Amino acid sequence: MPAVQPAFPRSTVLGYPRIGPRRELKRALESYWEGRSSRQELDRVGAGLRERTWRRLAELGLEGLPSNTFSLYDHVLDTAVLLGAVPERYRRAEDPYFAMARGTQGLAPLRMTKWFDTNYHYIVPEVGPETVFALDAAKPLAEVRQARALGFETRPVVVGPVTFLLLSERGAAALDRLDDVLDCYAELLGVLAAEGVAWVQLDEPALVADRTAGELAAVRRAYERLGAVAERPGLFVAAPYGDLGEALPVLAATPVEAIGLDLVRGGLDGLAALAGAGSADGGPAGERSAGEGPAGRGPLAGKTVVAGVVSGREVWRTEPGRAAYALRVVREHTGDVAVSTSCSLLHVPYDVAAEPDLVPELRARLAFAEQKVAEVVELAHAAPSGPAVAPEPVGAPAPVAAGERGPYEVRAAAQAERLRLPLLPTTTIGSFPQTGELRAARAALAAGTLTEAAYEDLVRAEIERAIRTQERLGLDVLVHGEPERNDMVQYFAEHLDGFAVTRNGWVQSYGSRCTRPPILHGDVSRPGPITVRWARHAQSLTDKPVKGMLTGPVTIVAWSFVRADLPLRDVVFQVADAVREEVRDLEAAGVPIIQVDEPALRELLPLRRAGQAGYLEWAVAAYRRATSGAADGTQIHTHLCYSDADQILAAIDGLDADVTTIESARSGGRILGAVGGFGRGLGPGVYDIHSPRVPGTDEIEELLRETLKALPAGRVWVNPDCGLKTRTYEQVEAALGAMVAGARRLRAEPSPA
Ligand SMILES: CN1c2c(nc(N)[nH]c2=O)NC[C@@H]1CNc1ccc(C(=O)N[C@@H](CCC(=O)N[C@@H](CCC(=O)N[C@@H](CCC(=O)O)C(=O)O)C(=O)O)C(=O)O)cc1
Ligand SMILES: N[C@@H](CCS)C(=O)O
Ligand SMILES: [Zn+2]
Repeated sequence: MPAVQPAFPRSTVLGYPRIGPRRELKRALESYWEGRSSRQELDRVGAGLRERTWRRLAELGLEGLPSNTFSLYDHVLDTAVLLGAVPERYRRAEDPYFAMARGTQGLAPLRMTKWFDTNYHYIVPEVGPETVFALDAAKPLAEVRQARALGFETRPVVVGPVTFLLLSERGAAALDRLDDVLDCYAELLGVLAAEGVAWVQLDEPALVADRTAGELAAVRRAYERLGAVAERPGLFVAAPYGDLGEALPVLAATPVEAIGLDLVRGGLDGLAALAGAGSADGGPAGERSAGEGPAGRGPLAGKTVVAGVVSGREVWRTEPGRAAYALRVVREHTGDVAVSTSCSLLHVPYDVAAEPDLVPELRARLAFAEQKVAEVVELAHAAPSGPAVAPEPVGAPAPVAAGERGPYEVRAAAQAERLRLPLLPTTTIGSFPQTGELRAARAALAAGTLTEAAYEDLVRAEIERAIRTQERLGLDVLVHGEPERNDMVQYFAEHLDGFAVTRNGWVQSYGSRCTRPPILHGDVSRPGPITVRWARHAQSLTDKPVKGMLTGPVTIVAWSFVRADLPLRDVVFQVADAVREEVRDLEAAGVPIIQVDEPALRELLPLRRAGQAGYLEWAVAAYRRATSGAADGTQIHTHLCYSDADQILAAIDGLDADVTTIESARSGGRILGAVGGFGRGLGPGVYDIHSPRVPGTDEIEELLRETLKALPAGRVWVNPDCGLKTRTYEQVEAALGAMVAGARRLRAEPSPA
């Protein structure tokens, strides 16, 4: 520590979007991966994006500029590289970083999964007893130096040691490597101090979930140890995405100089209790007037609370009364307060000004990243005040599930009679490659240079291509390929009342992949059928059954920015009713199988156990409301894609879908250990679609054998982990060819398994 630690800046953000306002990074990455441009060109684009960000943040008046929030793929993967946690098998790859992220033809990538309760995906580090940690600080140092050359002093942001280990493959068991990892962090602090860095931000979002006493002890040990480093920057530990709860007093008792609280998701009670506990000699904290905090006393003495009062998750303008109230309470309880966002702004688009098509009334209510920075700056300069907080919306009781469907056995018999499928039926998850031609055509349609009729001809031709490909490959249940959809959520939002969509509101989902989350701002209803004509067209091309393909209500809401004046549950039920109408129309059009995807069911699960059962109850009820109007002979499929499905398997079973297809291959088949009691048809994915790597038949056969050890053959479906939209036709044909061949080998055996 320097003799006098510079004060924490009055205003900051925990992180910023990095894909570029016009997805410049996406294009540079994909061009590099396809061999169309050099690594130098990619680095030049990255440097330009960082420069633009720092300049813009400074122009907007932000005092504390973060660095190392840029990433070429993922910030957790960057942290693994920082710590030297690169598994041996990737070290010989031409580009180890992208080999870990995306795999190579000979090497599967590291697992990828959801980042807390967001739609961002991180790469899961592998940390074993054999991992040799060794600091490689090149990236944060390069960013600090680049910013300094531009005239900006920055605060490097790094995933903290406890969160890094908890997010790794072995989870809490990896804390057995804490001391070794701390050696690297301690060294990093020394390197940054030598570079003249005043503050470092260590993100510890894992602390907003329930933690065991042992894990909290690890937190204490980590920050005692880092606090004791002789030459170091000020330590700012940020805890986005929820309430620190019992971790707050633990952190507060360590030497860290600043603590970042998410005051949008989290409450103020923990802070008040802590300040009260520390002011036993000075009377209750609430008796002090604003600005006269217990500086110099209690656990928060001498610390800065970085108050995350501007939401990094929503797109609504900050309600000034609510933020001012929170800031007033924080000021009452602590000596020093800075204003910030609740989490990184990674989850929101860049700029409302890039959305000329939005109606003025809606635009006026919105704040994207740039507007949020301006809000932080304004709140930091505003005089302390304390109007009342806006009341929480109060909802009606959740409508109960309409349980019209018969028992599973009755449905299964009716469906077997109608569909006459072979053992181990093969299918896909819905999307086929979204070709460059299709995407370009949609861009041209939006620009007015392609007619609706010409676009629809192209979609019909793509459906035919998908159907013919599946017939040729010998799949049993076909899909139309979803060529008419820009995205499985945005497409439905475009066809439902109550939503608006953006032109440039891109948000990174993983690597180079982005989505434009729709804005759900009013009551949701369905003006008319959405998918029926495409389903009809697809079925007209083949005698094989074609699945109708819908997105479920939880996922539509989870991947949208949602109005804040109604409880989430009520919004989801409105969407469920719209999906239910679409199911009814598909069924009336003779569609024999309808898939209603819920890949975001796990994502919305509250991070703390206390809220989980209540959430799952209404989320499952919403799904059943959407699907339970289907007749027994209509086969309902659902699809989920995340690696920790085993944690909510009972709820997935509760969806009561006849068939569930689920990610399994990328997560090392770990779902298989938990599915024994699963009551209906199940298709654990047999290959990872996120990687360009094509699996071989032997590999698929092996995975199927594993599946058949866990489930009776009569209930097993054969499918990839997820949809194929990010792949090329060449990759898809090879991979599905291997998949069908693998299934046929087992079918040919007298008794599979
Ligand atoms: C299944 N997943 C999804 C998630 N979230 C969603 N909202 N949707 C999902 O499907 N979360 C979990 C997983 C994994 N996530 C993703 C997320 C995103 C993609 C993906 O492939 N995204 C595309 C988006 C491109 C797009 O929508 N383009 C539009 C607009 C037209 C356009 O811009 N066209 C071209 C350029 C024009 C030209 O002349 O070439 C372009 O796309 O760049 C469209 O198609 O209409 C992406 O490329 O990032 C996959 C999995
Ligand atoms: N039906 C969708 C599900 C993705 S989670 C698809 O195949 O892309
Ligand atoms: Zn999926």
